[in-house]
Amino acid sequence: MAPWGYSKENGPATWHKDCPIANTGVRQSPIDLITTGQTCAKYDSNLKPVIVSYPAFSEATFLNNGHSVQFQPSAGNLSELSGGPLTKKYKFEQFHFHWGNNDSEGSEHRVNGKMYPAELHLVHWNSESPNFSSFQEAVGSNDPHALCVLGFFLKVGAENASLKPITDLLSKVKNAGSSVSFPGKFDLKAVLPETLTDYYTYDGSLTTPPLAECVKWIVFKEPIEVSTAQMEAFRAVDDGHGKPITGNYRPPCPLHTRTVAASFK
Ligand SMILES: NS(=O)(=O)c1cccc(F)c1F
Ligand SMILES: [Zn+2]
Repeated sequence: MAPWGYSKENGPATWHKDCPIANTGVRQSPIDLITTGQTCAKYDSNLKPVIVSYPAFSEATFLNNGHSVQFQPSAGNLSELSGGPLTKKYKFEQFHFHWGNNDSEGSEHRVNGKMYPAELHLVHWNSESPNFSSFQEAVGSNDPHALCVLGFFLKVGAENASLKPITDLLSKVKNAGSSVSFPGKFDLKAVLPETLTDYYTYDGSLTTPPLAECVKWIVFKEPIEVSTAQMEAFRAVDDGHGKPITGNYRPPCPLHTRTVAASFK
């Protein structure tokens, strides 16, 4: 089977062939975050602000893996996540993006059916579990909260100076399979909104194969602004088949019996 991707031949509708959980899973991601009506997100006053400790990364690889671009710090990185709905401390693993070929599509999660032009995913794994001691083991662990992914919507507006070091590097990883070592330090904290108080949270999965159902999702209400030029830079990245990646987002999955909690009214 050709490796998975987002084209007609190898896209989300075909993933069930290698990953049956795509169709049989009951906690698949992404989902449409509905804010009113029957199955809407329910305010939970116990939900605390998310706490991130992201010292600037000094050593990292920036990679085009053919289905996204990914920023991966070296193993020594000490970045951590806690708070919010979490009861444990999580270690930062990588961040990557999902985007579309125009501003009306691209995010994986939706809000009342609305898509944003892109979505940033910060991937972490539970570093306090007795059952695994690495990201790869966490993904394969069947632990319902082995991973925690922070999702931030991107919307088009002013240029994002904090993300400029990343968007300026996209042309250097235009070809699928290419990677560069990230020059200098990168301050991820500066990319995020000041306060990490308003978010949706639910139990879900990886949104790409193997689609493991091991993710505590935290999707923030407040989008991050990027410029049109920065969005265009994502759309020029190639997928390894001589075409730009122009829609590496999975459509929303059924909620089944899940509920979505909101940390805000
Ligand atoms: N799109 S995603 O955040 O669900 C994701 C993708 C690949 C590996 C992961 F660990 C992961 F979390
Ligand atoms: Zn993702």
